[in-house]
Amino acid sequence: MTDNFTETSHVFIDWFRACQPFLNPKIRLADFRHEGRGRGVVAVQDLHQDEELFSISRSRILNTETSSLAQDPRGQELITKLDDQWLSLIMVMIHEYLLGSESPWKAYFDVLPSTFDTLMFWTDNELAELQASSVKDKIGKTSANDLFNTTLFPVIRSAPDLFPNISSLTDSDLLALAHRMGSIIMAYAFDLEKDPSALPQDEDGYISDEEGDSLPKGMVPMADMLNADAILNNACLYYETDTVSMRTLGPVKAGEELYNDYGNLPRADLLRRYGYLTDNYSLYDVVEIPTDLIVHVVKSLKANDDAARVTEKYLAELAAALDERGFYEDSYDISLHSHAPVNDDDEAQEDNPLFPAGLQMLFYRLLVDNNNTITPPKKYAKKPSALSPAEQSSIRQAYAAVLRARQGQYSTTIEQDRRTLLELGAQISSRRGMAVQVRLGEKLLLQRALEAALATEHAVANANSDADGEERSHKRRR
Ligand SMILES: C[S@@+](CC[C@H](N)C(=O)[O-])C[C@H]1O[C@@H](n2cnc3c(N)ncnc32)[C@H](O)[C@@H]1O
Repeated sequence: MTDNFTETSHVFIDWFRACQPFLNPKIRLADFRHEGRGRGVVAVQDLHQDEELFSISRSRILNTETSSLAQDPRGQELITKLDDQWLSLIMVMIHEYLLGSESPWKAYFDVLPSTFDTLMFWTDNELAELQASSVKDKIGKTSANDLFNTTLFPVIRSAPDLFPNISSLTDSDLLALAHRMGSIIMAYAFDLEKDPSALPQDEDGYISDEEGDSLPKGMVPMADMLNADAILNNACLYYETDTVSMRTLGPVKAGEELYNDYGNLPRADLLRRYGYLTDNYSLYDVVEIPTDLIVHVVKSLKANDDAARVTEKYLAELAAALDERGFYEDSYDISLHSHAPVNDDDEAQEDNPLFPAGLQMLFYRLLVDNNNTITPPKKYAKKPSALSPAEQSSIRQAYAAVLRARQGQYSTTIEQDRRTLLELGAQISSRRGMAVQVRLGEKLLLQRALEAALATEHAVANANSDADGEERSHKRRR
C-alpha cells in the first residue's frame, strides 16, 4: 500500500519529468524518514564525476519573477510595493499555495513540509536547553511577526481577488501560512546566481563579481530534495544560461545518497535554519563572546581609578577607532581555528597571536592603551611581539577571565552534558538532544580557548622562572 508520502513523491517525479529538461534515470527520490532525513536523493546506478543528475529551466524556478502573481500587473505592483525580496517571495508562495491545483507548482508544494524543527517552532522550554548559546538571540520570530503584520498582510489583503480564499483566513491562519512559507524559504531556497554569460566582464575578460549585491532567492524543485552534509557532500548546483544543473562532484556508487552542502555553518545555525544537525558540521562551530561581557570583566579586573576611566564615551570612541580598521564587533567568534594565524599577510595575526585579531585589539585598547588616556589613540595596536611580557600576560589573564565568565553563563558542565547525551541514547536527535549537542560544542570551544591561553601563560611563567634561576645561580657562581 502506498501512503500519501510515497504517492506525493511519485506525482512530484512525474511532474518534474514532464516539465523540466532532464532527470537522470540513475537516481531516485528515497524515503529517509526512518533515519530522520525526510526525502533524499540516491543513486540507483554508479555515477561518474561531473555527471548531470537533473536540470531545471530558470523559468520553472519559483521566484518573484516566474510566479503567476508577477505576470499580473496588479500582482507586480504588490511585489514592487513590498520592495523586500524575502517578503515578496513569501507573498508569491502564499499566492501559489492558495491557487491549489491551479498552480503550476502544485505537485512541488505537495512534497514541501508543513511542520519544522527549526528554532522558530521550539517552545520556550525547548529553547532553554540551549542555555547561553547566542543563537537564541537570532531567531527573530518577534521581528518577523511584526513585519508580517504591519507590511506583508496589509498588502496581501489589499488584493483579495489575487489570493483565492484569502478572506476566509483569519490573521492567525495567515500568520501560520507566512511562518510555513518563510521556513521553507530558509531551509529550501537557493541564492540564484545569474547567467554567467550575462555578467559584466572587465577589459581582461574576467567576470566582475557584483560584490554587495545579494542574490535573489528562488525555490528550485528537486535540487532542494537533496539532503546536505559538510563532509559527505558529493553534488553541487551549477548556474547556466537558461537552466540550473545539479552535477556530481566525484564518482558516486549505486545505493549512495547524494548530498548538497549548506556552507560553513556552525551547528547552532544549522539548527536555526534547517532544524537538524550532524557531527560533520561541528568543525564550523563557534562560540560568541559578547563585547559587553568583555568590557564588564575587564573593568572588574582593574583598580577603581582605572575602571572609572572606561566610560561610555571612552567605549564609544574605542568602538569607532576599532571599527575604522574593521576590528569592531558586537561579539567575537571563537572557533576551532581561532588560535591559528588566518593567513600570513594578516598584520594582526602575525607572531602566533594570543587569539583572534579583533579580540586582541579590543583587549589591548581596554587593558594596555587605556592606562593614561581617556581617548584611545587612533593608532594600530602593537603586534604581540611588540607588547612587553607584562602587557602580554595581562591580556592573556583578562582573556582567560572573560572565557571563564562566558563558561559561567551555561548552567551545566561539559561532563554533565556528555552524560545527558549518553542517557538520551537514540533520542539524541530529539530537540533536547540537538540543543545539548549545540551547547556542548560551544563549551568545548571555550574550554579549548581557555586551555590555550593558560598553557601559554604557564609556558611563559616557567621560561621566566628558569631564566631567573639561571641568573641567580650565575650570580652565585660569580
Ligand atoms: C533542502 S531540504 C532537503 C529535503 C528534505 N529532506 C525533505 O524531505 O524535504 C532541507 C531539510 O532536509 C533535512 N535535512 C537535510 N540534510 C539533512 C541531514 N544530513 N540529516 C538530517 N536531515 C537533513 C532538514 O530537515 C532540512 O531542513
